[in-house]
Formats: sequence, C-alpha cells, structure tokens
Amino acid sequence: MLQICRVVARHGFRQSVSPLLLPNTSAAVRGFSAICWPPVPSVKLTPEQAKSREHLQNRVVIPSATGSPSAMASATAALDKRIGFLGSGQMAEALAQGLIKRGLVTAERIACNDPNPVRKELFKSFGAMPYDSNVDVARNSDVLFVAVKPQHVAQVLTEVRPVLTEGHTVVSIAAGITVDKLVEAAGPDAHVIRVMPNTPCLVGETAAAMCLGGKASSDDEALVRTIFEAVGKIYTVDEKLLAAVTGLSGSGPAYVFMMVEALADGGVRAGLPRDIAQALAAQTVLGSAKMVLETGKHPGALKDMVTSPAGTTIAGVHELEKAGVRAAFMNAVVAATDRANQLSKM
Ligand SMILES: NC(=O)C1=CN([C@@H]2O[C@H](COP(=O)(O)OP(=O)(O)OC[C@H]3O[C@@H](n4cnc5c(N)ncnc54)[C@H](OP(=O)(O)O)[C@@H]3O)[C@@H](O)[C@H]2O)C=CC1
Ligand SMILES: O=C(O)[C@@H]1CCC=N1
Repeated sequence: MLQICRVVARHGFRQSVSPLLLPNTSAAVRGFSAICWPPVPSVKLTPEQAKSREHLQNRVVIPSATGSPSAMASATAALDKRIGFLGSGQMAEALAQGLIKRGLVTAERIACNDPNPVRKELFKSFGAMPYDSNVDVARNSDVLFVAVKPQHVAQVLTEVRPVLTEGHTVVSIAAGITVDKLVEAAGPDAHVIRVMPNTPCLVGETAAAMCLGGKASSDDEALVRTIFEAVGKIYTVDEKLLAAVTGLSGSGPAYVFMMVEALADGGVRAGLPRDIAQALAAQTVLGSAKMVLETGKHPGALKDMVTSPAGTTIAGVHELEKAGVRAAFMNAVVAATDRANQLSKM
C-alpha cells in the first residue's frame, strides 16, 4: 500500500484526499485499482528510532505499523488478476482464504490443483476453481503460486514451463528453493519472485519477505507487494536473508502457538478454566505484539514496565531465565534457518 501511495504521489494526486481511488492506468501496478487508506503511513518515530531504521530505508519498504485489522480491511481493493495455486495445502489455503476475506480477489478468480481430491474439494467449498492439472491452473492464472513441498517445486515448474508467458508472475513460497533453481526449472524468461510468508495471512496478519529473480520487474514486485499487503506485511530483502526469515517468521507461528498453549496450561494449572486461560493467553500475545509495533519501544523496556520491584512478574521472569527461554527461542530460529539452508543445497 505504501508503494501505491507513492505511485499516487508521483502521478500528482493529492495525498490529503482519502480514500484515494487509483485508476487501472497506474504504471507501477498492472491491472490494479485500489482504495488507498490511510493515504500515507503515519508512524511517528523518535529521532533514535529513525536513526536505527536508516540502514533499512534503501533495502526494504517498511509498512505502516499503525494499520488495525479494520483499517486493513478497508485498505484492500479488487485486484484485476487471476491467482493460481500449484499445490493446495496448508499455506495455499491460508493465503487463498486470507485474500478472499480481505476482498482482494473473489474466490472464482482463484485456480488450484492438488493430487489430493480432499484438498481440491476444500478449495471448491470456499468458491475457488479446482483444475485437473497444473498446466490448466497456469493457463487460468496471472499470478502463479508454487505452493508444493520444496522437493516437488522443480517438477511442477517444469510441467507448466511450456505455457508460461510474459504475463505470468511466478511466486514460489517453498522454503529453501533458490531463485536460481526456480529459473532453471521455469525458464530464463520467467518472472520469478520468492516469498517466505506465514500462515497468519489467513487473518490478515502475515509477516513475509520476498526477493526477485529471473525477469521479475518492479511491476511484478509491486503486484506481489499488493497481494501480501492485503493480508499483512511484506519486506523486500536480499535472497541470502530468506533462510533467516524462514527460521524467524516463516516457522515462527509454531513457536508462538506453543507459547500460547503453554501459557494456557499454566493458567489451568493455577486454577483457570481452559477456555478463559486460552483466551487470556492469546489476547496477551496479541496485545504485547501490538505494543511493540505501535509504541516502537524496545521489548526490554516494555518488559520492565510490567515488572514491579519484588512483584509477581519478576518472579515469573526469573523462572523463564532459569529455564533458558531466550536461548531456546534463539536456538529455534537458528535451527530452522539452518534447515532452510540445508534445503537449498538438496
Ligand atoms: N505451512 C507453512 O506455514 C508454510 C509453508 N511454506 C512453504 O509452502 C509450501 C507448502 O507447504 P504446506 O502448505 O505446509 O505443505 P502441504 O503439504 O500442506 O501442501 C503441499 C500440497 O501440494 C500437493 N502436491 C504434491 N505434489 C503436487 C503436484 N505435483 N502438483 C500439485 N500439488 C502437489 C501436496 O499433496 P500431497 O500431500 O498429496 O503430496 C499437498 O497437498 C512448502 O514449500 C513450504 O516450504 C512457506 C511458509 C510457511
Ligand atoms: O516447516 C516448514 O518447512 C515450512 C516453511 C516455513 C514454515 N513451514
């Protein structure tokens, strides 16, 4: 959305008028019309925060941290593109349903294939169009998501290669499969983008990163950004960083779900009913994450705000430190990153 607002600015529309209607003639986003709200990101940074982000400015687009789910819902727009999924598993489902929920595409503009008829039935149940072959999916889509397991990526891209055209943006979400391997399988003319998303795109809160390959252009990048900003946040990074993104945010929801489950168990152990314990645990994670994003304060400072001297929190924090919880989280990210790097060498 940030990209779109800049396009609007370049085209001379007034940024103060909102929502902004961006016509299909935008040079940066092919076939796209958007309602842009808020018109410009309104994160207020302290001089220190601004300094700490300076090194990022040239390499990543930092999305607004202020978008509430309801603001994000109105930030989406009808995308004049057909979206295809080669593989209709967990990640494809989360993305397809997230995009439909956010109103970026209507379900009948989503094509899919999967060897498992149960998966195709599931996609059909929410209005998507299952096909009998990957080639048919490619023929009926403009943005083609490669959403199979890493070991099947080369095979499905080789299959669809004869029907790929200039108009296709091929988006692989497979962990560890490099741009070079994607281009080798899809062909040197393919517009290829690697994205590492995560399952919270289902609820409009994905944390994703991408890098470009092959003949992918800034138009392809803008298109992919539009898709992922409808369901969360996306950053453009060097390919060498995608393994770390995989270890942190790609796999991260699993770590957080484990944390929510464990917190809820603790609540039950301390006497709370299960449903209340789980709701309190999840809401605590949600609220804490929002505080990090919206205040811009260091997480350590926010933690200090909770810990009264000789109070309850520091007693709990001491237990976490004794159990090595920080090292455990760091090790989890590093182990998953290592695994992503291994996959890229297989
Ligand atoms: N799950 C996640 O949170 C995330 C996953 N990813 C990446 O997304 C990709 C998919 O992961 P995920 O959704 O978890 O995996 P799933 O196994 O749930 O989905 C992959 C689907 O592709 C199907 N498939 C296998 N071969 C073909 C083929 N030739 N043509 C079409 N479909 C085929 C599989 O069928 P079958 O099972 O019968 O083989 C399966 O249903 C992976 O590469 C993963 O690295 C990236 C970020 C997050
Ligand atoms: O576990 C996996 O390999 C995939 C990639 C990131 C999240 N799930």
